[in-house]
Amino acid sequence: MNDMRLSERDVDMTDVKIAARGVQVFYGDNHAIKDVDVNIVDKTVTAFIGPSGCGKSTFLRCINRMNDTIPIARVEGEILIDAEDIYDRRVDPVQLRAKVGMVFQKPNPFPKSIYDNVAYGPKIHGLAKDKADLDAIVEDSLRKAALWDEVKDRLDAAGTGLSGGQQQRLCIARAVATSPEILLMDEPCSALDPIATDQVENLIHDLRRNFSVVIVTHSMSQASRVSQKTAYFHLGELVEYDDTAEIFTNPKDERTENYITGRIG
Ligand SMILES: Nc1ncnc2c1ncn2[C@@H]1O[C@H](COP(=O)(O)OP(=O)(O)OP(=O)(O)O)[C@@H](O)[C@H]1O
Repeated sequence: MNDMRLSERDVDMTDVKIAARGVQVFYGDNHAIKDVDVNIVDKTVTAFIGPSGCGKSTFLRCINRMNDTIPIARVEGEILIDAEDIYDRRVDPVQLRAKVGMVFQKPNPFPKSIYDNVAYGPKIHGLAKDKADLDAIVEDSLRKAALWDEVKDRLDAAGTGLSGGQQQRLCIARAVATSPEILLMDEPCSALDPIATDQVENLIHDLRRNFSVVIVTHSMSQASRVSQKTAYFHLGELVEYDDTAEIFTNPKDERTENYITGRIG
């Protein structure tokens, strides 16, 4: 049992959105995530940091069962969202991914119009009563992604014709259009310039009002700017999880300290 194991007594479970219990991930013989326990708090931005290959993305993908799409990946343990096990056989991963949206490192709009990129999820999940309702969802999602003013006059234009930063905000609009409760972001700014990065960071700050956000980042300055909680991963273990300010000013584990001071990475 690792020393990060949390007892439910340690945390007010009413604030916990995602609870991981003894999570292990294997890719064939590679034991990529080792016995991770964590309680991720609702309406909070949580950053996952750690050296390359330590398992940040793998653990992030456990939260919406994206690892199911990798044939050699095997997940053990429990992930509870609102106290329900998302790996239960009765859970439909497609429905789960509407509730747990994901934004990837590289903006990946569909080869469709701006409007259709955002309308796609609500359409397949039957979330709009009629066209007016769908229009309202598209507008609201583009506003939440701080993109509406830039695209409202060209909703029929191709999503792939937008700039990189706009494409990433379009992907965020697409992710929020199904009214998810959790947004997973895997290095969402790594392909963006500083201005677009700043826009997406401001957006993450706003999104927190409505969603729990979990972000993987290689940038410690980004983690300290956008997150309230930080988890430090090392060789597949969750070494330390605490308030972001605490992790960056007063880390408890030598491995965390070595990483944040640049001695490993
Ligand atoms: N699709 C996959 N198939 C096989 N092994 C994988 C796959 N994805 C990740 N791994 C392995 O799992 C381990 C953790 O990788 P992961 O990508 O989760 O780390 P990471 O911390 O997100 O890395 P980075 O910061 O470089 O993106 C590594 O040993 C990696 O090689």
